[in-house]
Parts: sequence; structure tokens; C-alpha cells
Amino acid sequence: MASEWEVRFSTRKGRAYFFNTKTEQSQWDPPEGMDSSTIASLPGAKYLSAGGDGAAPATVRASHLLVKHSGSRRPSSWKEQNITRSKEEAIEILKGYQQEINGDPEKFAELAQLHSDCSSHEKGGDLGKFGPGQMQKPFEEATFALGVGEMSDVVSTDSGVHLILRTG
Ligand SMILES: N=C(N)NCCC[C@H](NC(=O)[C@@H]1CCC/C1=C/[C@H](COP(=O)(O)O)NC=O)C(N)=O
Repeated sequence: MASEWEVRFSTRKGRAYFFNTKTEQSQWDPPEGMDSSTIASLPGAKYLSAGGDGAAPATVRASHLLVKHSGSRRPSSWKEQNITRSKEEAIEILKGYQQEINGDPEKFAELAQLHSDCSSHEKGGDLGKFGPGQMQKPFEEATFALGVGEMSDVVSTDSGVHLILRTG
């Protein structure tokens, strides 16, 4: 069924692919028998550029709200010298912010400024523009899979756990 499919972007291959959210199957080609208007209506269809080569935007812009934990690559921040919370606690805290943000970009920037364990908190979480290869892979792939203005669910990297808002 079309609703099980979405288009994602492989930053490793630099092209779009089809992902079945039910079976978790990935494939380069459109699902068998799916007509072009259905394909165009799939989530992430924007990655299927006019040329069909799935070219992604060269750079994206995003903000993030990072909550670090004891397993972070650098368990310290402007906010807390020695971060000892567990990853599970960090996820709970982040989910609390996610509820409070409730999809509102201004609220996102406000909470990122107050609570993000990244120096980008000074700019409401803004990381500026970046292209493939600049951020840790899980962060990059999650951001490239978002539409402009969309927010991610919890994304985990070696830095900690993040909420991401794609802004450009
Ligand atoms: N281009 C911009 N604005 N800065 C360079 C970013 C370098 C990049 N950083 C990350 O991937 C982490 C996860 C997403 C954001 C981010 C921010 C980290 C998080 O804090 P940390 O784990 O470092 O203490 N702080 C800065 O690097 C990397 N390849 O390590």
C-alpha cells in the first residue's frame, strides 16, 4: 500500500531511495506498479528531483536541541561541567521538551537557548548551513530526511540525543 512507502535520501550514495516503513525494506526503484502521481505524493518525494536522479539539496540549515548524557563523547557543556545523567534520562528529558514544543519553531528556539547542551544554544540551536559529511551521520541523515520546517523525533549521535528542526 502506498501509505507504507516514503522517499528517503542516502547521503552516502547522494540519491533518493524508497523505504517501506512497515517492512523496513529499502530499494532504489519505485515500488512495483506504483503510478507517478502516487510516487509524487509520497512523504519525502521532494528528493526525487525533476531529473529523477534523486539529487538532494547540496546544503541544509538546521537547529537542534541537544541533551547530553554520561555516554556522550564530551559529557560537559556550558550548562553542566560534568554530565552524569543516563541516556534513558536524557531521552525522557528531551521528550518532555518535545511535548512542550509541540511543533512550534519559536518554542523550539526558546527551549534550545535555555536547555541545549551545545554552544549553538546561544543562537536558539541554529547550526547554520551544512552539507553531507559535516555532521555525524545519524544527524545528517535525519536532517536530510526532513522537509523545511519539519522537526525530527529523538535522534541519537555520539554527542547525545537531539531534536532537530530543519530551517533551510
Ligand atoms: N558545522 C558546525 N556548525 N559545527 C561543526 C559540527 C561538527 C560536527 N558536530 C556534530 O556532528 C554534532 C552533532 C550535530 C551537531 C553537533 C554539535 C556538537 C555537539 O557537541 P559535542 O559532541 O561536539 O560536544 N558541537 C559541535 O560540533 C561533527 N562532525 O562532529
